[in-house]
Amino acid sequence: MATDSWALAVDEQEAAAESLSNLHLKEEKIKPDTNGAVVKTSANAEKTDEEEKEDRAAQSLLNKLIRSNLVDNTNQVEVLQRDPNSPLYSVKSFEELRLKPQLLQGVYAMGFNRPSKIQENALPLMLAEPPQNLIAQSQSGTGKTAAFVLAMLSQVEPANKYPQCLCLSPTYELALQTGKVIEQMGKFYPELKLAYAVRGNKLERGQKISEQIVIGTPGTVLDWCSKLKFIDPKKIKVFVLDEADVMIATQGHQDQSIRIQRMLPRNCQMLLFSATFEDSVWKFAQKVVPDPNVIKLKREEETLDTIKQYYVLCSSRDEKFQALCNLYGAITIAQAMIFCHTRKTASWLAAELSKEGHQVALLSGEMMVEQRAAVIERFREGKEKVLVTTNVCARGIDVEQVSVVINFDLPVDKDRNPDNETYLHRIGRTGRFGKRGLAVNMVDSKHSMNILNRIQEHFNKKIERLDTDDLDEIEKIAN
Ligand SMILES: Nc1ncnc2c1ncn2[C@@H]1O[C@H](COP(=O)(O)OP(=O)(O)OP(=O)(O)O)[C@@H](O)[C@H]1O
Repeated sequence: MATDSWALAVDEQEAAAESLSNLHLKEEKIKPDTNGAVVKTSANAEKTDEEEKEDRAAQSLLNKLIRSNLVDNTNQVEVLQRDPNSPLYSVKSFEELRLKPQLLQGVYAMGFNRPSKIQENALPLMLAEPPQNLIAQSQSGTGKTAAFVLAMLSQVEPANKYPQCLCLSPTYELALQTGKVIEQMGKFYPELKLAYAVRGNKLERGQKISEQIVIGTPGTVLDWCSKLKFIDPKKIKVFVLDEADVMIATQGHQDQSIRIQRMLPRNCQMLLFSATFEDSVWKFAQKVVPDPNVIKLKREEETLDTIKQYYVLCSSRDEKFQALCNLYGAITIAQAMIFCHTRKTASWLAAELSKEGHQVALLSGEMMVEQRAAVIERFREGKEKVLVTTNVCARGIDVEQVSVVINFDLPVDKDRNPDNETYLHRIGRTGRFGKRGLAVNMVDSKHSMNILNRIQEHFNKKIERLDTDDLDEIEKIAN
């Protein structure tokens, strides 16, 4: 149908625009650095930066902003030691690590009682004498940042007023988050200072910096180490490359990181962290970290086993909305997430639901990352009961207490094929909680029926039809 294809084209354009809107991160901001000086920074000023990197950096930042706890993971940690004959240590307590008292105090002040899964193995390796190199991969939230911050703080000599630890981050915002962890964990070291090597943080030429830890983006760090000579790279004892997977999405960052690494002394400890481990990350990691020990923690898999899945046949957007109202009228829904394909549909739906008296939060692509984090935070706290969002915006966000997920539009990729991975991520649960969930898919065209069928086939799981005009039937699904 002509109107259908026109509508599709509009939808696609909107979805593309949404994805592009993540470029908001590039906007110029004024922020103070830790010394109180004003730093003018355009987080990713290079207009040539790939969108992919923007997405990943924004997602990573969002995850950090909204996370309050360790992400649980029951998988086994895989450890590949550089020297397979040396004993493999793992620790169950922070005391076993024989940390300096003020560092142990810092760890406890953060509320950490025991090492996380990845920390159990990574910390003894990183704190060994002589310190060992490490490549570590585990999903976001499993304690990597805390681990390498602890490694840096245990090596730093606060009395020496020159940079001894260098940490590379893909963006200024991410660098700032790591900086906060360093400040918290290192708060019992009164002499310890941090410098941010980010674009816009202008120092006078010929100056040497006295801060013991420098954290920054690769381009500026490279300038500070070479052209501007603010840092003597030969005095660096610990080099950390964080978020390697986000980092490598930018060609420039890879080369710059490698050039920085080449300036460091041979006995400098090299550490690399990544949430994912594609081939490209692994190749890069091996270039930056010689003779590494490798630690991997597989992501906990999501499953559809504990989810009841339904679909509702509708003939228009208004009918989908009506079906949604019927659902709400018949069952008690504590908190729900509703996914739409475009921003426009999401705002329309949020407005309609508000008119019906629902407390609705809207997560939209035009929001800055910090605003998005605030919306998610409010929803988590239960201040709003419904979160309406688009796929692009909510990718990678976990809100564990949500038991009902509505696909107002089914997830499709840019070629309008089923996006199975997104479907699984939206409604899947990690099996171990055994939490039950309910997923309702709205189907309003032959095309979306076809998508639904293909999703069923892919997961080999039946999605039952639900008649939302039949209240008895709806009540049954809630039990
Ligand atoms: N041993 C621990 N005990 C309790 N909480 C911890 C521990 N280690 C880290 N955390 C907390 O868990 C959360 C996630 O930790 P962290 O930021 O170090 O993870 P990450 O793997 O670096 O995540 P990302 O990849 O997003 O940077 C943080 O809130 C952190 O304070």
